[in-house]
Amino acid sequence: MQALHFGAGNIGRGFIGYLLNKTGYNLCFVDVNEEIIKAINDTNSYKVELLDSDSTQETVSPVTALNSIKERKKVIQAITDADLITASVGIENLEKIAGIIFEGLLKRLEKNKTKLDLIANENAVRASSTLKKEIEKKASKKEMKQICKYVGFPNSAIDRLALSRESEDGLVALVEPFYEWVINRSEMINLELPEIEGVIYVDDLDPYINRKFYLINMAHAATAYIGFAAGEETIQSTLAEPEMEKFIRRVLNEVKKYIIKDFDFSSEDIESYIDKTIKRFKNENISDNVLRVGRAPIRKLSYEERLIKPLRNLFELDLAADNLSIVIAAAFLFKNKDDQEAVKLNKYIQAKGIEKAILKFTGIENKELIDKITKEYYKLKEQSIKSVIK
Ligand SMILES: NC(=O)c1ccc[n+]([C@@H]2O[C@H](COP(=O)([O-])OP(=O)(O)OC[C@H]3O[C@@H](n4cnc5c(N)ncnc54)[C@H](O)[C@@H]3O)[C@@H](O)[C@H]2O)c1
Ligand SMILES: O=P(O)(O)OC[C@@H](O)[C@@H](O)[C@H](O)[C@H](O)CO
Repeated sequence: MQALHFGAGNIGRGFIGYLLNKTGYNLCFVDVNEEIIKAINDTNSYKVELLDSDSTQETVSPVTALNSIKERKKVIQAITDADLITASVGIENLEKIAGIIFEGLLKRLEKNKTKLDLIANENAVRASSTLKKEIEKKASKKEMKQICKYVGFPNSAIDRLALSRESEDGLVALVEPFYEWVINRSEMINLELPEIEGVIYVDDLDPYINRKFYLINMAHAATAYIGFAAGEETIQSTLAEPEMEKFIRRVLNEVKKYIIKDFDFSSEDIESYIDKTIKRFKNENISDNVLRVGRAPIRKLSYEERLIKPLRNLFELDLAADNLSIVIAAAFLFKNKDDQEAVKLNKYIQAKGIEKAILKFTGIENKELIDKITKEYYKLKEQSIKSVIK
């Protein structure tokens, strides 16, 4: 069995590639980072280290890697031969891989009319559907009809803290012991392959992806932005401060209300999910920088994303979101000169002011909500974070 995975980054190597290899796939990565590609091809393997007290290491082998720019023809050939295609390149990069995948699928349909699933594993709701839409933009109606006959785009939810570390053995993928990869079986087109080891197959993905994205990723971003405002370097050092942990729990307790209402979870289930989440974030074997977790603030502040959708939903339900509003204000104060989105956001605020920035980047038009975030933004600028969150 051949699997082709786009994105040999932290999640690609530490989570998706790791489980595909365990399931027995011959795995080929596609990336644009020549350093990672070379490191994989030099040994046809890579290392994964568990973020537990023993730092258990495993070698994933055999694996190969292709460069989608320099080895376009080989990637297209690999698409024609693959039994399964997965991706984790970042939601913003799906449009960039859609062209080569489209070309590969057309070639495949000329001679290989076997069914194929294509799963985009990103932090987003319905990422595989997004990839499908990107492919659709490039295809004629006839081509897309043909693609849909043979290619499925099942959506998924992925959860595992994954980082990397340089070592004398090359780039080691660092992963926490916990993981959850949920795939919507009802959207799959090829049910003949063996189940992927460790994957939970469901017929309704909505509860899983909403709980993961709007609780875990929301709280993670909240910790990063509040931690950054407090001058903390990592998620772990932020949550080591009892006031910070209490605040993040208050934010989670606001957001959980609509998750329980919309997705029929019991409040006990969600409470233990929250406890487990905070415990995972505080894992003392991890040092996760607030700059990584807060990365791409423009994406994270957009209309359907982890911070803004919960705020809109709570507002519609007439439920309090005072703590979440502080988090959103803090996101507008996030700075990192190496993060293009943080730089762009800051430049915009300087040129046009915070109110226009809220309108532009969050898509929120409600004056009451804009005023609330604006008020918290000025408070954060004038007072210490600890006095704002107390
Ligand atoms: N790291 C985590 O803890 C974690 C956990 C769950 C979900 N995710 C999600 O998984 C996805 C990947 O995250 P990550 O942390 O692995 O990021 P990463 O930056 O470590 O990896 C992304 C990889 O994709 C590659 N890439 C980018 N554009 C590409 C293109 N056009 N063609 C081929 N390859 C391309 C990059 O070179 C990089 O190697 C994101 O959507 C992220 O939100 C991450
Ligand atoms: O990858 P992002 O930028 O969407 O979000 C940053 C982190 O919250 C994220 O990578 C988590 O580590 C991950 O989603 C945990 O499963």
